[in-house]
Amino acid sequence: MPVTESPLIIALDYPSLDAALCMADQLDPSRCRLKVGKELFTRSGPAVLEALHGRGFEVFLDLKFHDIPNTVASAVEAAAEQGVWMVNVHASGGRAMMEAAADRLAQKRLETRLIAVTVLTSMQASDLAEVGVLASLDEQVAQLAQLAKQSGLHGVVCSAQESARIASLCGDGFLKVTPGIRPAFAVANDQQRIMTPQEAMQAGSTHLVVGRPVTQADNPMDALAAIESELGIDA
Ligand SMILES: O=c1ccn([C@@H]2O[C@H](COP(=O)(O)O)[C@@H](O)[C@H]2O)c(=O)[nH]1
Repeated sequence: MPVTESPLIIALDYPSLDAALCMADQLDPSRCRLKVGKELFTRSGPAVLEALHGRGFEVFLDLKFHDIPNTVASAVEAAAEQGVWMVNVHASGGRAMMEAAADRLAQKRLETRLIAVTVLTSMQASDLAEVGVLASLDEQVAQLAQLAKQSGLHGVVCSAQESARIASLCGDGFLKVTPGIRPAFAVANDQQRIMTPQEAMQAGSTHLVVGRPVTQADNPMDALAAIESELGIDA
């Protein structure tokens, strides 16, 4: 049985373990999952995973691995052995890299969900062109999502603006984990491809990643409750 049915994943983008736990202690594992990213993990290491698991949370370890196949497979295995619920790689690392990671989890009978980042939600079409990608942004996301599915992954990180297309190409059961979620009360910050929580769910997102609209709100618990209310979730 999952710890929570909520689609919400709160991004704990904090510079210290203490600051992250201060937020986690206001949250409830029956209401959301938590995401640990590069800043927090680089500062606090596996101790943060232990601390969050000890509090009953399911954790998405968002380190976006991108390296040669053996290195990525070993990193994904290491994450899964620490009990994380979800881990990710960059789909642009290619088929061999994604297959190696998926195969390693299967060989070791590790049940961690493995997903791939398509195109970062902070990017727009002009950013893609600048790094030499000639396809349109929508086509690039679709191409990488299909490659991730063919490589045996459970889903992708994409913008909610692409969730409906990915659902039609890869199926409803293929996970669409979408950052760039901005309730009406929040500012966009560095995100380019954004949607409100309700729009994102209607578009077919399976999970919504929310960071600053909650963690930097004057009252984070009120902000979380407002998002739950928008989604019709009883707190
Ligand atoms: O394409 C991506 C992939 C990952 N992220 C991460 O999600 C959160 C979003 O935080 P906000 O404060 O709600 O913008 C953050 O940890 C990113 O590293 C993403 O935004 N886009």
